[in-house]
Amino acid sequence: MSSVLGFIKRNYRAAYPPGPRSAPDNLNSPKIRFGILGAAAIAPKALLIPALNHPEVEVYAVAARDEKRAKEFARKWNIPKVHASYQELIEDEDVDVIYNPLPVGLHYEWTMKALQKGKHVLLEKPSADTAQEVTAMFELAESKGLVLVEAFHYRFHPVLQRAKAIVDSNELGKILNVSATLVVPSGMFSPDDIRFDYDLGGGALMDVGCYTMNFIRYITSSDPVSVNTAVYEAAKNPKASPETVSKVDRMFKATLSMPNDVTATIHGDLAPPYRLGFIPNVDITAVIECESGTVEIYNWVSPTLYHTITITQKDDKGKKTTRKEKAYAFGDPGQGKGEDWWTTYRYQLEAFMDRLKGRQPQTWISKGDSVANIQWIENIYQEMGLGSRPKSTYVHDS
Ligand SMILES: NC(=O)C1=CN([C@@H]2O[C@H](COP(=O)(O)OP(=O)(O)OC[C@H]3O[C@@H](n4cnc5c(N)ncnc54)[C@H](OP(=O)(O)O)[C@@H]3O)[C@@H](O)[C@H]2O)C=CC1
Ligand SMILES: O=C1OC[C@@H](O)[C@H](O)[C@H]1O
Repeated sequence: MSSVLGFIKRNYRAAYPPGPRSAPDNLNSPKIRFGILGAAAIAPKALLIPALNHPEVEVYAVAARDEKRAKEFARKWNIPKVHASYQELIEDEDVDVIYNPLPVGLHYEWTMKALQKGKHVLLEKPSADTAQEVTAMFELAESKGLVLVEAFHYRFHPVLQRAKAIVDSNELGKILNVSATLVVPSGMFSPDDIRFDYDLGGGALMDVGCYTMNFIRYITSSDPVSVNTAVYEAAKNPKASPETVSKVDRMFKATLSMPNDVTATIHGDLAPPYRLGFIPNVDITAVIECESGTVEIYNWVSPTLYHTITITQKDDKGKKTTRKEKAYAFGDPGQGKGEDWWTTYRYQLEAFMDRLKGRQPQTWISKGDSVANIQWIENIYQEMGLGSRPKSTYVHDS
């Protein structure tokens, strides 16, 4: 009963967070002003709601291709300033940070333009279509002393760090295999969603697959050494040309070799067939198999809602014992800030602001991490025979 109450309380507070308690050390300094590129569906969850509870953040402006749409979005979310174009937004001198939740194929162009204008960027995942573009974005950010991060929100949540700590403690011995699955229910995205558009950087491996790739690399603290198998099923988009739609994977599955004889499996699906023709198919499970047991994380991507870490240990005689853990907040205050109702996005915003303010973020996603992640996604697309998503046609003029 208490866990049901906990579930309700936690998720109510995540959706309707209380106002900030206080600003850490700069009560009198102005808030950092964020501007949003596009009236994107993810913006409320990823930024607007978490910002309500961050003492240093103001979501100040939004731009959309259609000004009317931007105005409606701004009214709904109490955003004071509306811009009629993305260009106008990045030129707004009152904006400090650009949140970029555009389709992946537009990430490079608008991140480069925003950085060039001196803005920090919180960039949605996956960071861009190619490793070359990701490298260029980070190099520009570095040269200008600006913060740029790929918004792998799930990495900022305590549950991931707890699962990794269990594995790293060696209590279950060496890792043998890591598998990460992110299968979202059919019907979540319409056939003409950006995720099914090749020219916009679509594909399940890009969208849900970037998390699974990131997960296996994070847990093993390493990059793959080879792609062993890679299969996919193509998406069906009635509006797309037969030539481009055949390059968009609705479902992917790949096996990889990691260093030290570790193997990895990743699997994702944006529209899985219903079970028995009517039961929605969902799978958000990651399993780390070790020499003497397993660690399984249920709901590793949206853990605030609900999650479990199941640790199964085998003794010398093969007898199994199981314990379950949860980690909605960091175990001890020195480990990191937060409350059990903080979403992955709220933890992420905390780290972003710490970095921007010159404080030590609890954790971070580095340039090397983002570059390697997309490089290995490109390698899998190569193995599938589909090739990388198209490089941006935008030419950066420094
Ligand atoms: N961190 C997370 O948990 C999640 C991250 N994402 C990422 O965020 C991004 C946006 O996803 P999501 O919010 O679901 O997508 P939406 O389709 O809701 O938003 C994309 C936005 O891109 C703009 N846009 C610009 N050009 C185009 C174009 N040619 N076609 C379509 N849209 C265009 C639109 O802005 P306008 O308003 O100007 O028309 C639209 O609002 C993606 O990069 C995705 O990978 C998505 C979901 C979850
Ligand atoms: O968190 C997510 O889950 C569903 C995906 O399609 C989305 O893009 C992703 O970021």
